[in-house]
Amino acid sequence: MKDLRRLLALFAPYTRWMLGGIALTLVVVLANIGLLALSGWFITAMALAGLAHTSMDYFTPAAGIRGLAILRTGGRYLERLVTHEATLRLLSRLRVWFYQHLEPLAPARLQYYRGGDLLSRIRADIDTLDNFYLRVVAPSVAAFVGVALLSGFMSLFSPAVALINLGGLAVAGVAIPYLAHRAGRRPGLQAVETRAALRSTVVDGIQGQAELRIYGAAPRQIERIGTLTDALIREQARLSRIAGLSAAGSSLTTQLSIWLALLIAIPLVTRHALDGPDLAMIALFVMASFESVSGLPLAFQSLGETLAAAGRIFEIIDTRPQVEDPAHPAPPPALPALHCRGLRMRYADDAHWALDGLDLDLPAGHRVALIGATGSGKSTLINVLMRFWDYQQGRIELDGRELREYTGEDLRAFSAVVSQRTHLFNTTIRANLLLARPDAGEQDLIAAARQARIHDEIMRFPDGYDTFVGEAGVRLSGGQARRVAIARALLKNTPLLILDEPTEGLDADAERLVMAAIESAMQGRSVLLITHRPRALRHMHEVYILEQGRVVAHGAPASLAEMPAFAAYSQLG
Ligand SMILES: Nc1ncnc2c1ncn2[C@@H]1O[C@H](COP(=O)(O)OP(=O)(O)OP(=O)(O)O)[C@@H](O)[C@H]1O
Repeated sequence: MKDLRRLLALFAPYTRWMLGGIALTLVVVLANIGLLALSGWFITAMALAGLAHTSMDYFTPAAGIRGLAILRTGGRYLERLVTHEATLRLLSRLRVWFYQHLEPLAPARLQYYRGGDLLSRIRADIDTLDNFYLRVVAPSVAAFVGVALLSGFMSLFSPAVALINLGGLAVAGVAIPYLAHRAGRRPGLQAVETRAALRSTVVDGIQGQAELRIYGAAPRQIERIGTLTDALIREQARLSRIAGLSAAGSSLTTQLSIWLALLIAIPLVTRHALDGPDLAMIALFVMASFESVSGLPLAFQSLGETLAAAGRIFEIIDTRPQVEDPAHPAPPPALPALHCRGLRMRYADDAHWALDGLDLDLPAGHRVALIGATGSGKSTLINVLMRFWDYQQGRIELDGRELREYTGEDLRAFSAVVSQRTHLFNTTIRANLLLARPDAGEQDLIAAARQARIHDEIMRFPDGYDTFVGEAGVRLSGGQARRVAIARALLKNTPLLILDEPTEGLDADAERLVMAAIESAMQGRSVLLITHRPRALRHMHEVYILEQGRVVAHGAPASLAEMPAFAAYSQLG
């Protein structure tokens, strides 16, 4: 119920569109029923008039029939137009709303979700939510109002028939759909989950194709996909069986209701309490009235799927970001001077301290390197500085204020990060660069690329800056991709530059080129560099050696050169 209320609240801005759609649905249903009933009445009345050799006014009913036919067709057209417009508007709002909630959760809260699972929530679950209006709300409201109007009209002729009809409509529109919903709940839930699992497995399989082939695990992955597909087909078959049975039940109820109505109405005609043409009208009216509840079985069934999807969506929406912005943020920082005192951070309450009393000073314009064994907390420090994760104890001061006083956005606007995993989007080099500064001109792009030592190579591509880099930049070499990332960071032109093992995984030539790019990028900025490469340390003012989240030594590179730890950690790469 709570999820239902929340769903309705989400749709509130489109109430007018939705009410318009419902009103039109109702008009179409009523016009259809009216058309059938009036036609039945008209044909019978004409026949009886012919038999009795009496005259009758056939203009009015003929005009009525024509009017209802036009109303039905025009109404259907408008109904489709309005309901689809409402649906599309809703859909785009839901996607944006979901993404806006998703973004602050990255990366801390999202690391436990699989990529395919998130994709599935964004796409399939939102689509399913969208059904809520088209398949659940609109048909239910239209049925409710429609049945009330129809029963009122019918009781003018025969309250008993109206009652029978109401009973039949309740069975076909409520009892059968309810039973079908009960029966379809579990397979409905399972189908949503299996579909999500299938999507994650397929996405994983595509992304990890190379590994699956190298380790000969592709057949197992295929088998997993096969098993999930079979499960999905079984669940869908169960849902279809339930849908089929409920359709058959509804149809049986319709026929029985017509029989019962006739059983009651025929004696009324013999007793002259009802006209002959009215009998035909009543029979057709009863038959057609079931159209008003025809959407309900699907509505009940969709309700299960919609609620399951809503549950999955709300689960993410209700997750609080790991780091929240302060209620009254300080103005953005200006001076890139950073000081950490007794900094402690762990990823979970029961995890060990990834940073365990870290002290570090990065004066404005200085270059500081961090070295240390794997797992010593170097990347964690960056996660904390970027406000992706919060720290539990100690202080971080930036430009004289505690880091927590700034908004995450201001902090990220103040710094650029280049890491070995910097993502390039599957678009052109130009678009990848412009990500950092959408309003940058051609000359800015070229200047940044030149400084990152990549311009000449870009110009050698046939399409220059308009070269497509492929998925995650696969069409560039590792060194080229890294230099495009550095150019992007340069274009952002921030006072603080953070480099997380920017030359990791590159061969000596590529490393040399990337280092040249980095040297030029470091000019005039505060720099925090994580590296194992001794070559990079030459340009640093100070080197910090980390062990288990703590600084064990720091000083100018030359002063540390004799330390065994320095030699060990600066040559690991
Ligand atoms: N996202 C995370 N969730 C939970 N624990 C994490 C996460 N990232 C890192 N850790 C843990 O925190 C500790 C420090 O990891 P961190 O990545 O900061 O080390 P690092 O010095 O950067 O290592 P490397 O040189 O291998 O990159 C490790 O014990 C690691 O397992």
